[in-house]
Amino acid sequence: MGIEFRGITKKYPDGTVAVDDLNLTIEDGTITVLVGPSGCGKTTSLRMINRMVEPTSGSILLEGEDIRDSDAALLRRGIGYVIQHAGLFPHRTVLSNIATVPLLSGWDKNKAKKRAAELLEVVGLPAEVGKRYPAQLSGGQQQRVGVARALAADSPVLLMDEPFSAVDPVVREGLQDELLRLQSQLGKTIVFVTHDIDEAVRLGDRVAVLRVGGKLAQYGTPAEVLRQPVDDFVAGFVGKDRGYRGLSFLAADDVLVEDVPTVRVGSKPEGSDGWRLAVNDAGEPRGWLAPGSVVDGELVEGELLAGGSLYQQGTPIRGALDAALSSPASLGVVVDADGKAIGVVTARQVLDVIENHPEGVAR
Ligand SMILES: Nc1ncnc2c1ncn2[C@@H]1O[C@H](COP(=O)(O)OP(=O)(O)OP(=O)(O)O)[C@@H](O)[C@H]1O
Repeated sequence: MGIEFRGITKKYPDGTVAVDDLNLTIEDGTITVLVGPSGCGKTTSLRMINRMVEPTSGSILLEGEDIRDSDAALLRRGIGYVIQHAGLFPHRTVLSNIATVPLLSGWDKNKAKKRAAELLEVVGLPAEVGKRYPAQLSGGQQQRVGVARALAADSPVLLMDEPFSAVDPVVREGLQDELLRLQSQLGKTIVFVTHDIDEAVRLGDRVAVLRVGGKLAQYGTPAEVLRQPVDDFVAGFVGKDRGYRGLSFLAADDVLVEDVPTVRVGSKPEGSDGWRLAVNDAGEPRGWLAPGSVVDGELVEGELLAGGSLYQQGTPIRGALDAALSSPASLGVVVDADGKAIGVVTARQVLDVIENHPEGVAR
């Protein structure tokens, strides 16, 4: 049943129509991303789910029940909510921040603190962080605390409004991975707002693209939105490299992995007129030895050409193509889950698989 928007319109008192006749069904146990340019009504739509904003017309059903039939304060407390900059209380410790909702709901202090400590672990933070104040944490850690606090509501529904936008791209990617890992364990119904299409396609089971004026432009899986944008607005929004992004949804299982000559770092390699992949004792790739290069004595890493990106078997084909394109040898190194080199792929072989794929990738 999930969350259902039925003919939802929100007109603010100054006449701004933030959301215009939105019809949308958000399925239970999925991550649904609302994405679109600034001012298209994403936050307003999200906040109508926990009644921080009341619609002008239409209704929202939560598990089949009209949310207007429930007490607004209770509803809000029962739905996890994460915002940009985490919105933590600065004068309360991390544990006390996480315990906010359980305490409001009448849990005794010890039980609430114990739950908070468990949640700290769930979001991957060490126990000692619990005693600190928000200002003593990095931006990424604060966001994790924000997620823990939202999980403390122990609700099946989690609303997330640009939760990772204020952190740098590397930390953001880590937080996204963490959210996907958590979701695979928790199976919450997550509504996630972002203006970043990459974040949307990475996290979303479904993506709702909104246009300014609060109109739903397209609703579908990330692959559908990338491969078949319904109009110029969506095509423009998902970007000119949408074909390349579409490769994130295709498995590389059919790409031919070929053997490659290897040399071991620390050994004394013979001359060769072909490319050779240098590996360490664990079999992990360390770089390349160019054709014809002569090694005087034992091979040391400093003599190697830096390798390209590595492609881990079983991950999407985008990584296989990137490995081939970024390799000085034009050979993408394929590794197993332990990081051990198992062979190489060429861009040509990857493209053959893409071209022969029945659905096409970017069409
Ligand atoms: N309280 C308010 N009163 C009047 N207009 C508002 C109010 N809140 C939002 N708006 C307007 O409603 C429209 C949608 O705003 P909303 O914040 O929902 O969009 P958004 O897609 O989340 O934007 P952003 O990505 O910039 O946060 C905007 O034009 C905004 O200026």
